Amino acid sequence: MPVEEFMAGWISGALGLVLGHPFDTVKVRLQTQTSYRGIMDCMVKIYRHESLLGFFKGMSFPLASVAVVNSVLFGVYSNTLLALTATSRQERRAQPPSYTHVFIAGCTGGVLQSYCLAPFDLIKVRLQNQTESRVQPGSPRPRYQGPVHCAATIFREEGPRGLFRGSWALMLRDTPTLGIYFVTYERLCRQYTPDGQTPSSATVLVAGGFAGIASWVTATPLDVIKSRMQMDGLGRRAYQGLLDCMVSSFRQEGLGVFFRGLTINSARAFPVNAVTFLSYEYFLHSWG
Ligand SMILES: C[N+](C)(C)CCCC[C@H](N)C(=O)O
Repeated sequence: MPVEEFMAGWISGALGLVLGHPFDTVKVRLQTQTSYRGIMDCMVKIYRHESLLGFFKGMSFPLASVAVVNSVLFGVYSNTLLALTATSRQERRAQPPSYTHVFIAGCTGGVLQSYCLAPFDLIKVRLQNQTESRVQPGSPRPRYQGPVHCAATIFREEGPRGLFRGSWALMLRDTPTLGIYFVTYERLCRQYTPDGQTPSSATVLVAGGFAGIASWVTATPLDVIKSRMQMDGLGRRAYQGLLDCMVSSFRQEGLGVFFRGLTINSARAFPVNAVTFLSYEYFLHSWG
């Protein structure tokens, strides 16, 4: 089984993650808290109250986990394509796989990565939603002191299954949308690259960026539900399950609720995925 894809997925995922984390924090806050009026208001409040550090809450853990998660995604994707089309990565430029195969391989990568991602994503969301200031002395201590403490607390208070809270929503969010992700990337690359040639860096950047946007736009409705389910373990339970969360969010806040965080998700998606794909292709290319 070719392993370069796993390695390249790992490094490229980490680079994309750091770049996108501040956007991600604003997004999670907008989706789960009602005290912000919009993107700018949220950014200003985070900065004033929690300093620049506020934007990077909950990042160390995803940084460690993106290694696993992104390498599972890209590694499984590429190896599924290999199984479906019997062409190695090097042969794929001359004999491009069909979009159906690309979609199936993307979905397969999506299912497996969402299982690895679930506990890490939960911890990230819980930490990002702590609004206590770390820099002001005398301010109340947050519930979770850090990722490890957060994991241990969830385990103690909500049981081992608590660590997988929201994982159904996460899987439903990621499976089709990662199919869309790779199909968009492949389509755009092929459209702007002469047959049989390798896409230029500019093409990879643009195709990666739009792949990220296409994937996030379609993922946002379930992203909102996922974040809410993940926060639901704290205190009194508000939702009976995924469907109940959808219905009651819709009843209380209208259709717009499913698009919360759409702008910020798209703004984050372009640079993150442009860098992810560029570095992924770069590493694979330089390793031969
Ligand atoms: C499927 N979904 C849209 C959720 C993610 C797709 C892009 C994944 C990338 N690591 C990123 O963080 O943007």
